[in-house]
Amino acid sequence: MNSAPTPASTRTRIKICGLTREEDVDAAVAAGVDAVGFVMYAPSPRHVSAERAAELARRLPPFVTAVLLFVNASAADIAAACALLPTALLQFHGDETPETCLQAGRTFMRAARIPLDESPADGADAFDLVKYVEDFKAAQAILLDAHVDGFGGSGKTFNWSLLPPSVNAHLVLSGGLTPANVTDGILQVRPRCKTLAVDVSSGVEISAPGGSTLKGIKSADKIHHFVAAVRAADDLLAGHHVRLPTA
Ligand SMILES: O=C(O)c1ccccc1NCC(=O)[C@H](O)[C@H](O)COP(=O)(O)O
Repeated sequence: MNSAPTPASTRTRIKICGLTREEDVDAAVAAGVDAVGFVMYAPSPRHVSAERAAELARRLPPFVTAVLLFVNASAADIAAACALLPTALLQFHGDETPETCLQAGRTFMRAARIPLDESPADGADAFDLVKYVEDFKAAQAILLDAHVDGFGGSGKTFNWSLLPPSVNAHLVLSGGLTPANVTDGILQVRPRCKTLAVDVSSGVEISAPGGSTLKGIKSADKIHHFVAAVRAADDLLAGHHVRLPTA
């Protein structure tokens, strides 16, 4: 048993992404997450229209943030979605430049897609996160995701140990997180940044044959276990003895 609850100041904030159903929004809210993400990228199997995102976002209580996720969207599409969700946080997950992100005129997160390879086979320079953070200094946070085909939502992790020892930014750890690995991810990455949040999509979806998941269909049970694993990391970082939750 923990000796005391984790002080809110050290609580790792949680975003669940790729929501498409009312029951999953309700389950995320009930589990105590801080943000829910709606994928505005049409090729994604988790895509919802801006109108649908607005409809789902109306279920959110105060202080739970809606996030609109874009991949190389037009300024017109971004503006139309922002008109329907005027308080949403924007997440740019494609090849957007700092200027493009700023043109939206809204608070935004910028995804950094971290190569999976420990040493890129083609001799390309390793990803320079410190420079990326500087380039996107106007971003509220940098979301660290695995660099895969299709931009994101892959369920793949990158090598957390290869991150720089100190990053002067609010980070969001993402990419292949699950109830089984998120505690370790927080313990490894939290000491390297100003604050850390976590983001998950595949890892809380209903399992499908062949090790895949039902894209956009979340498991309330997995959401609950994910949140419990995040809290376990918070308690460990706060120096409390915890019994790690079983996955
Ligand atoms: O979720 C998608 O389908 C998606 C498609 C294209 C670009 C980004 C996408 N998701 C971005 C997210 O923020 C995901 O939560 C993140 O990539 C982590 O996904 P997962 O590895 O499945 O947890």
